Amino acid sequence: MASRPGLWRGPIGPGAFIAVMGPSGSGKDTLIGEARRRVDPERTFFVRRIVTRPADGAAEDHDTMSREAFAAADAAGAFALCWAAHGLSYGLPVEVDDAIRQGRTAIANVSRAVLPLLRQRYRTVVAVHVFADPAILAERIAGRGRESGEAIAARVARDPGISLAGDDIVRIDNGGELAVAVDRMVSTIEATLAPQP
Ligand SMILES: Nc1ncnc2c1ncn2[C@@H]1O[C@H](COP(=O)(O)OP(=O)(O)O)[C@@H](O)[C@H]1O
Ligand SMILES: O=P(O)(O)OC[C@H]1O[C@H](OP(=O)(O)OP(=O)(O)O)[C@H](O)[C@@H]1O
Repeated sequence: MASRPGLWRGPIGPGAFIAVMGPSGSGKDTLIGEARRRVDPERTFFVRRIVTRPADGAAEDHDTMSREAFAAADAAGAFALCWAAHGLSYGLPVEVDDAIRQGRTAIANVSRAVLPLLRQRYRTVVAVHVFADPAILAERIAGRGRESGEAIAARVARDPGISLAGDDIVRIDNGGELAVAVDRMVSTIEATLAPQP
């Protein structure tokens, strides 16, 4: 994927960072999990996040830390990037930088709010913006079973405080058939991969 002419890019490369973003329930973790089964594991790095939320058996497999342990890990430089949302803290381990330096494509579910930071840190960033109608989001969040009641409405209504714009954005409509969206995710990842040795 091309860099953005005229815009300063971060130093970490040559591999790409694919930032999967979009509202809760849009299908980010599902698309990441399905795409993972179809792309070359040698040339990709699927990032296991650290979250201050107990593991829940939902689509995402993440590491769990207490708030105190998370703060200590952050202070010790364990995270390439971290952010807060929904009353939780989220971190990406620094190993993601090593994978990108090796030329691999890293794929992670991140907050829309961190896109400017990603662009400052990595040479090649592709932001995959997954979207679906709010009514579908609410239905899917309820069906997933991790949140209930007002937490569902709060997630659907959340404003990340950023408008996603730029020629590094790929929009994926996941309001319909999952297979169609997965195909688009796979081709987006494959477009960033270094040629096979
Ligand atoms: N295209 C789709 N059609 C139907 N259900 C879907 C589709 N994509 C995702 N889901 C379901 O919607 C729920 C939310 O998906 P998830 O991947 O957890 O979203 P996110 O990570 O964006 O919050 C999950 O139960 C998932 O199985
Ligand atoms: O700033 P936003 O773009 O709104 O994103 C806020 C957070 O929500 C998502 O995480 P989480 O796994 O808790 O939620 P989700 O999978 O239901 O989206 C996303 O990865 C961010 O960590």
